[in-house]
Amino acid sequence: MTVLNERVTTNNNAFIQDELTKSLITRSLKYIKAGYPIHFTGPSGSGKTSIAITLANKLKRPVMLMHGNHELDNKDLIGSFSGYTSSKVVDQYVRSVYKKDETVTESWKDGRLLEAVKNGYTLIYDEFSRSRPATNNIFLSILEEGVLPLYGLKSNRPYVKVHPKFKVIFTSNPNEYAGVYQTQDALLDRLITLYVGFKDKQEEAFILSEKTGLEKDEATIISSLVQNVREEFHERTGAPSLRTSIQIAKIAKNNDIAIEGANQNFQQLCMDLLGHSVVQGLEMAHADANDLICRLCKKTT
Ligand SMILES: Nc1ncnc2c1ncn2[C@@H]1O[C@H](COP(=O)(O)OP(=O)(O)OP(=O)(O)O)[C@@H](O)[C@H]1O
Repeated sequence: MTVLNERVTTNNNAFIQDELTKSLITRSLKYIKAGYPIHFTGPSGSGKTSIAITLANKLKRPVMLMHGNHELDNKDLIGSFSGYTSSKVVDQYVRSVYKKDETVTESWKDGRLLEAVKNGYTLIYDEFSRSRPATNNIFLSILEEGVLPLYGLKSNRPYVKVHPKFKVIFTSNPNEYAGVYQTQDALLDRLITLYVGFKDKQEEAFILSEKTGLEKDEATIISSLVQNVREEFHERTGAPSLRTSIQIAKIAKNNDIAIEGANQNFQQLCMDLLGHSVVQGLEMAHADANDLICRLCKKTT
């Protein structure tokens, strides 16, 4: 049986570490300290970002969070000119002599990546495969040559050297998820990729009860139900995540909904929260999805 025995706090959100998560974080810490970037991949809501934040905090350096999206470009990463600043000095110390000195300079704003690279921050690049592969190419020079090329910066220096304390943690959903670009092999080859899957029933129940204050047996009803729904998905994507389990637990708790498979209010809550992913993922009509959820609720006691 899995022993769950450590709990830390991240931004007021309890992050509960079961044995598997603890071991994953310990191993990742070794790899990242040895100089290798870490990449957590797995289904949506499996806890990749939470693990990345916990790992980053362990490095005890300022942490910068950046989210991948298809519009991200070099201007966001490296920086860009954001306008002009001008200064004017008018000297009329002697009445008959008038001197005017005016300087106009372009102002430059560092991008997030440049800031992290220069100052040795820990960068979490969340869902990086939602950015275009061409944008992510810049990481090849950072990870291989230890330099960040300064495209577009009107400076004599064509690059900045990567600070020795700079570390990067990537997270991504697998390729079959919508809105995700296939990552170039050259980049994947430079990362240590670790899989983060869904928790088992007991681990998930433990997280639910720690996070929401539900009794253990109530939390187990929710985690078993969500687990049963997940099993219906087999290899398909879009199965309900820990995030959904937490939503069900919080709403039931806040509204005093009895967590019992036979309770109609609980069944309705589960239909509302799980219905959409069942309709989408299993390509079912709404009524059939609701029937399935209701049946699984009754089965879960
Ligand atoms: N070990 C844990 N203990 C407590 N809460 C957790 C844990 N892991 C994940 N969570 C919670 O589950 C939810 C989903 O986690 P998270 O955002 O880290 O997943 P993700 O895999 O990064 O999701 P996505 O792919 O959608 O970005 C969050 O509300 C998070 O606080």
